[in-house]
Amino acid sequence: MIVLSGAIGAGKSSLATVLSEHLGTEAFYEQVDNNPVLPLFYKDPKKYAFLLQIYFLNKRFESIKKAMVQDNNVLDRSIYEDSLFFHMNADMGRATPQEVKVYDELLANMMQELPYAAAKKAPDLLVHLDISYDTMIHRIEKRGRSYEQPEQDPTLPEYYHNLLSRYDGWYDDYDYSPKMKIDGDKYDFVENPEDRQKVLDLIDEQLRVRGTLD
Ligand SMILES: Nc1ncnc2c1ncn2[C@@H]1O[C@H](COP(=O)(O)OP(=O)(O)O)[C@@H](O)[C@H]1O
Ligand SMILES: Nc1nc2c(ncn2[C@H]2C[C@H](O)[C@@H](COP(=O)(O)O)O2)c(=O)[nH]1
Repeated sequence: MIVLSGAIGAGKSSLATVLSEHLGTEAFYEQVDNNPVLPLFYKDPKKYAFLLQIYFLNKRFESIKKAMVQDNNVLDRSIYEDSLFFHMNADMGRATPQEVKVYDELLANMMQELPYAAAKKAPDLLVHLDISYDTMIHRIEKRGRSYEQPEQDPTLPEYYHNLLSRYDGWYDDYDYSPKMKIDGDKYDFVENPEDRQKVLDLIDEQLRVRGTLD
């Protein structure tokens, strides 16, 4: 299983499609457009942060169980990032210490129950898409989900800055599996075929080293 990571708008869903088509495997996408809690969270984060987190945790777990049946299936966000989001929101006063404790224990408990935990314990490879703040905002605007737009809410730029700065430490500390970083500012794997091929070559190289690609 290949797991993608990166901030909002980094290109995870786009790369999941490109990579799974290239490998002939299946992509598993985060529940976003059909997520009933996400718009509520952006409207009232304090009220909905915990509910949203439980919603994502449940859906993510479901995706992991489906994805793990075949080598090189692609997940468009790792379960490990959910905790980054929630702890940041908690530090912003949007979740209580009791909610954080319940979430952390539930996550740990669920991770122990993953069937692959017995054999592999983690993804085969984490591919992290690294982007700057300017790229993040540009992509969020390009995609156009209304509740994510900075002009909808003056606190969003700070939220996005905080998120990006936490991602640096998160990637450095990540040690559940082999990992690699792709420069998401540099490579336009959506519109530019040459960039797409370069990114696919970089990932193939890592998969060959790890023995999950011939
Ligand atoms: N490397 C890239 N170069 C140019 N545009 C991109 C790139 N990655 C994503 N995009 C565009 O940015 C927007 C957000 O991409 P998406 O894949 O939905 O990000 P994520 O799943 O990480 O939130 C989309 O409009 C997509 O077409
Ligand atoms: N509070 C949280 N928000 C989350 C989490 N996972 C995703 N999200 C939000 C961020 C975006 O608005 C949207 C989809 O993310 P993409 O990066 O795929 O665009 O959902 C989370 O765990 N907590």
